[in-house]
Amino acid sequence: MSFFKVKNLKVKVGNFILDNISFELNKGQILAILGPSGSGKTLLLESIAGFHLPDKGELYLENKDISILPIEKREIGFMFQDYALFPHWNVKENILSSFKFSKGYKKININPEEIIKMLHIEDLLDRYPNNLSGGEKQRVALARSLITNPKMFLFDEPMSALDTRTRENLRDELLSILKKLSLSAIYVTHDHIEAFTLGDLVGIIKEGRLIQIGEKNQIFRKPNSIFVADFIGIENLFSATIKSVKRISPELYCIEAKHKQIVFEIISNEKLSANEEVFLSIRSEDISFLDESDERYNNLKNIITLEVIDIVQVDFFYKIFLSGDVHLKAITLKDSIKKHKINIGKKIKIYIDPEYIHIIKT
Ligand SMILES: Nc1ncnc2c1ncn2[C@@H]1O[C@H](COP(=O)(O)OP(=O)(O)OP(=O)(O)O)[C@@H](O)[C@H]1O
Repeated sequence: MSFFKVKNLKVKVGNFILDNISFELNKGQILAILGPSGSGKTLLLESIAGFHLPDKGELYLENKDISILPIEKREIGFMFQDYALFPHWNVKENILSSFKFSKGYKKININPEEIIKMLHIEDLLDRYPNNLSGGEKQRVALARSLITNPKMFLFDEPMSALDTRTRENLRDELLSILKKLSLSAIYVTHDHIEAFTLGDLVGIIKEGRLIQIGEKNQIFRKPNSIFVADFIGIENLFSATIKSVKRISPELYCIEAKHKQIVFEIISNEKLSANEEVFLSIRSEDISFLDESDERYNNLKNIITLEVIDIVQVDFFYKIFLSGDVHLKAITLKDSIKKHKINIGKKIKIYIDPEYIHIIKT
């Protein structure tokens, strides 16, 4: 039985409608919600927290129907981008203030000192919010919410105002705290890297509808639409026509799909028929480079020769822009650039594993 369940939720706020939202979370699981601006992410969290009552559908927390419970009775903690610390209270007073506003919550069984230590804010207790950095304010806000011992936690882009380094540090700490306390959480973000780092499950919302939700690996590997593929940062997306479909096991097919002059071999569980128009998605990290002399893959399909048209460094990686019958972007490391003598203008062989090409039906 799931720990938290949303069943056919419909909520109308002004002219905006969240509709047909259903998902389940197990205890300790984190769901990351991704979606463009204005797609209804905040309204979904606000509806779960109790700021808007459903027009249809139900919410269950530990099998209890909380759909129409007032906010303070739901035992759900939340933390939004706006830290909302009380400016005239010091850090300690701010943290303890949450006890005043959480009378409906269970007796505290998290030790406040432990939370303060976990969040490394022991030395800030006498300071006032005005004298804290953005990251420190978020730590205090998190401590203040955590010590009320909520059953579940909602985060609405809590890191978006922070610089990259602080955000990454806080994100890692947050993940370890949530896992340590076995807290279920829903985390809204624009950032697909953040979503895949934090989420056990990832959900994508568009125009008030949850268009895909699942285990993060499933979403990562098998986006169900061009919109999702694009939104989760898949850079290689192009059209193709199915040429042949051969069943190779009860659930798997070996499929040939043609894009311009290139025929890709794909292993997939999608049911398709010849002449169907589809999109192919390939993650840039799934493209391998081969040397001219490399004979290991000689009898395999999916070896293509393309021209390197640009090389761009991104953090520790290099993005290689490839052009020919298909335009692809590959991600690789400095070592591989050296090993394969990759430079602009060079024609290079690449290989893509048939299992790493994903077919998106149109
Ligand atoms: N209280 C409200 N009354 C009326 N309309 C609202 C209200 N709150 C939000 N909306 C509208 O509902 C839509 C969804 O808003 P929401 O804040 O949930 O989007 P979001 O996905 O969180 O966007 P962002 O990423 O920009 O924060 C928007 O068109 C917004 O203008």
